[in-house]
Amino acid sequence: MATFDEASQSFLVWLTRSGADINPKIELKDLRSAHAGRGVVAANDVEVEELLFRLPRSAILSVENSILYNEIPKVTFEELGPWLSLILVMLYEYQNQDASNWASYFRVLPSEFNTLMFWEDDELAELQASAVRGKIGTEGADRLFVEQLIPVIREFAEVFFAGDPRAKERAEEMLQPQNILLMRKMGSLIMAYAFDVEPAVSHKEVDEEGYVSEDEDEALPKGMVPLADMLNADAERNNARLFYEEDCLSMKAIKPIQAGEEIFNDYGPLPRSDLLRRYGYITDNYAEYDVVEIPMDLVTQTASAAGINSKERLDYLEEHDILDTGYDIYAKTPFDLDGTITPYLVVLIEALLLPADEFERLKQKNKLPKEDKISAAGAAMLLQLVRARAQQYPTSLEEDIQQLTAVPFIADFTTKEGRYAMARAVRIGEKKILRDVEQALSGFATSGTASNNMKRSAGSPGGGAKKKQRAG
Ligand SMILES: C[S@@+](CC[C@H](N)C(=O)[O-])C[C@H]1O[C@@H](n2cnc3c(N)ncnc32)[C@H](O)[C@@H]1O
Repeated sequence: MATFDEASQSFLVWLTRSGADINPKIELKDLRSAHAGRGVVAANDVEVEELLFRLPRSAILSVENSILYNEIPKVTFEELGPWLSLILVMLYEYQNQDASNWASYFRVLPSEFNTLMFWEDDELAELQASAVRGKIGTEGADRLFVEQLIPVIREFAEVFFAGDPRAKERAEEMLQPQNILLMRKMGSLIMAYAFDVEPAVSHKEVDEEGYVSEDEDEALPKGMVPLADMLNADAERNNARLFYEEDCLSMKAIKPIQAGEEIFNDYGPLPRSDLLRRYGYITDNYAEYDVVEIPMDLVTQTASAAGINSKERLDYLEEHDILDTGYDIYAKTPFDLDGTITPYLVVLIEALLLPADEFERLKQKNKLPKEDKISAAGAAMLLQLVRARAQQYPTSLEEDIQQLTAVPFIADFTTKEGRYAMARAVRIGEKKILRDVEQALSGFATSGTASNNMKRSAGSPGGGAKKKQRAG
């Protein structure tokens, strides 16, 4: 078996042979001693906008680039959807071993993951009441594998396992636990490594005046982009970006990079809970994006405990697309309420609290309460909610912080202690937001109104997206 460095070298040789142009100023490095797997490092100073590498589009491991795409009906891929289709072609290419164009690439991709899907129950329990525990999605993914993916492999067994007289049996064997695990791993690779690949020719429509319509909801196909995905990420130290051109993809420096510095991508404004779920590591640089979720159930429980009959109001809010399973409150340093509370939560609370005649009046006009002002009663209810939410975590913020001084953060993400430490950092981040909101609201709840001037475009009832946009 090839060593770690040999696998890196053969990967680079394969990539160059596939038409990639790699700047000799960069190196693919073994960063395992820093618990960061492989990473890309500058061997010499790099100038801003300098090309780091350029890849032909044909090197991307995507649905369309796989041989399988031409071997089975296109409608099968359409029915599977982009995520399962990419898993299907990755399984196909992976089981083809050396016959696959991407064999050298698979050898540098990990087979073990530290993402939440692979944590033990006791490790997940350390996340306590974090909403991220409800977003791991292992059972849902397994169901899709069994109900949608494996039937396709069965139907096209002779293509999928071409040349193997055991093709049909092998398709049946896909139901075995080790193969379901393989599918989870392919899904996890996509989650942590894949890029949203902009098409060679833009599908964006240009209107009569020449303006391009920006359809934010247009989902781009995902593809595994060799080498681009060997960059680690850091919210603060991001110094490179991938540019999509017609025939190729170019990674360029967006800042001057000195010899010896690591080259970092950016995964977007992810809270540490999501960074852990998707990428299996955290750093303090993502703490500014932390969120705590107020579950919808908690809002309805609190309302009914206060004698508020919410059914009619909730139906009305549902019609206006205000209801969600939970509502984020965002971190801010130094903390103040402006812009930290999802406007939908403000609208929900205020609608629940309105006197009957005012609610009727609003309903007649087909309107909603204002999202940018929290009334004294609203602040009191929000205060009750954040206190009740904090109670859902079995330990207090103070206890967690005390523990932190006794057992410092362990940077080896892969050990149990490391996972415990990351989980603790995530829950501390969430509890800090709850404490900050509680402190900010305590005054307002008795003294008047608080403003919540979140920008309309980011997460307001009139402004499109429900929540602050997060990558992935
Ligand atoms: C897109 S890959 C980057 C390449 C990866 N290091 C490798 O060896 O394959 C993303 C994974 O790299 C690791 N990673 C990314 N950024 C990191 C960082 N700043 N510190 C530690 N690990 C990081 C995480 O395991 C993450 O799931």
